[in-house]
This record gives sequence, structure tokens and C-alpha cells, in this order.
Amino acid sequence: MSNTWWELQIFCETELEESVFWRLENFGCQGSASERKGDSSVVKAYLPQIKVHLLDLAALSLWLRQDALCFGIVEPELQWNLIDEQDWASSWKQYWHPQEIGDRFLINPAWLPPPENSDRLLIKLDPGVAFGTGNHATTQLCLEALEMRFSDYNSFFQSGNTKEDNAVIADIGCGSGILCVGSILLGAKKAYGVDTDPLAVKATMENRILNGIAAERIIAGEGSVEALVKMLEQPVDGIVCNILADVIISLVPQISAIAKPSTWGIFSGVLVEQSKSVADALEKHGWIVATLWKRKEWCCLNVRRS
Ligand SMILES: C[S@@+](CC[C@H](N)C(=O)[O-])C[C@H]1O[C@@H](n2cnc3c(N)ncnc32)[C@H](O)[C@@H]1O
Repeated sequence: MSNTWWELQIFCETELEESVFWRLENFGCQGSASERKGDSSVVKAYLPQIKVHLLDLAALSLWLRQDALCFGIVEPELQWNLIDEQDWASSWKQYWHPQEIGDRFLINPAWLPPPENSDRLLIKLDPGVAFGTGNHATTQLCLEALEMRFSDYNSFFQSGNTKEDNAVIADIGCGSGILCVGSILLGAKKAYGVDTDPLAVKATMENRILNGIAAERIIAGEGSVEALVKMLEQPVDGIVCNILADVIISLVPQISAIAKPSTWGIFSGVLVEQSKSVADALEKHGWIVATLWKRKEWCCLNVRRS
């Protein structure tokens, strides 16, 4: 018997889109995507029918309307209907298009031919049900921060064997594996990804293969920092973590234990109003917050150990 899924459609102004994505992610949705028409957006998201009751959907509708009121934006409209798994697996994909991110990346859905004549680093992706298409501001901030980190290495080590060739990265909450793949394309030697969701681990391994990356260069495992500690031979050079602020704060002590004096970190998934509490937690554990990058209501903290 096929599984049944809720397909949620939110008709909103583009200004509200990021907050809608955030609500949907917290609500447990998977495979969300948006389509823009002028100033309006249709955000689509999916979740298994057994996970929520109609009453929950009514509550979600209320939260979305309250968010719009806070921002002084026209209230969005939420519609829902049931579809079967086969339809779900393909329906959101038609709204996802190749996307340039930062100065160097081009994200290309696995089922589309890559654009011709692009000199960008191509990340081919099929996220399955995992988070991380590159559509979300929090992922974009991470990819741009990774570009910055690796260009620092390049300009510092102009010739010969560069330090970047040896950089080992940890990606906590790897989702589709987009940041692991991005790190390798930028020149990392190895990326370790962990995620509490086994489907994200599967997606990361599949996307490694899709991008022709050798098995020993992206190692993915189920779990969180405690799993990472078991996988690592020594502290890492860089840490990227795009999870919500509360989770980051709870993980900071363990994360600090896999760092060495030269380690840098990229912490994303943080709402601007939560940035101070995340920065406080990091500083308490020996990190220096170097820069804070913002995109809409989200921000990303670029930190270093010394
Ligand atoms: C916002 S997604 C980020 C995915 C991808 N890294 C990106 O930047 O697009 C967060 C991911 O963290 C995972 N996650 C949530 N809590 C976690 C935890 N405590 N430890 C590890 N992963 C966690 C979720 O399953 C999800 O895949």
C-alpha cells in the first residue's frame, strides 16, 4: 500500500517566504520548494499524513498568519491536500531550478543537464527527502562562508602545496550533503558529515557518488557530534553547522572538543534575534566571533579559535 502525504501550498508575498520556510521546517515538512511570480510566491512542502492531524494544520495556518502580521505583510493563504508517495517524490522537483550561489557555486538538480559554458563549481544534487537544495538562505550563507574560508587559504599559500589541500572539514547536520560536496569542490581533503536523520546520511552518500567524489573523501554517519568524535582521527580544520540556534547552543561544548587552536567554524540556521545567545555560548567555549553575515531574518556566525 502506498504511503499518503500532505501537500501544503502557501500563497504569500515573497518577503514572507523565508519565515514560511522556517515555520515549515519546524513543523517537520520535507522537500519544500518555492515558485515566484512577481511579488508573490507559492511555497510547497510535504509531510507524511500520519505525522500531523488536521488540527495541526489549522495551527500552522494561524502561525503563518501571525508571522505576516508581525512583519506587516498581507496574510498568506495555506491550502492542503493529500497525495500518494509516488506523486510526492516528483511533484516538488518541477519547481527547483539550477541556481548560482556566491561567486563560485552552481547548484544543479540531478535530473537536469548542467548549464553550458559555466565556469562555476557544479554541485549536482538530489536531496531526496533531506534538507539542503541550496534554496534556503541558511545554506547559501554557509556556502558563501566556505568560499571565503578557502579563498583565504588560496591567497595565503600562493604556490606549491597549499594548506587547503589538507583541510579536513566536519559538517554537523549534513542534510543532503551539499556543504560536504561544496567543501571538497573548494579543495578540502576530506569532509565528515553527520546527521540525526538516517535519510540525510543516505542522501549525502548518494550525492557524493553523483558528484564523482571518492568514497574516502566524504564520510557520512548517523548521529551528532558524539558520532563525529568516533569517526575522527584528530581535530578538524573547519566546522560547518547549519542547524537551529537552540541545537547549536546545546552542541557547542562537544563541538569545541573537536577543534584545535587554528580551527575555524561556520554556524548558520540562526535567526538574527538569536545571534547574541549563540555568540555568547561560542565565546564561553573559547571561540572568537569574527563576522556575522545576515540574509533576511537569518544570520551566520564566522568564528575562529584564536
Ligand atoms: C537546516 S538542515 C541543514 C542541511 C545542510 N547542511 C544545509 O546546510 O542545507 C539541518 C540538518 O540538521 C539535522 N539535525 C538536527 N539536529 C541535529 C543534531 N543534534 N545533530 C546532527 N544533526 C542534526 C537535521 O536532520 C537536518 O538534516
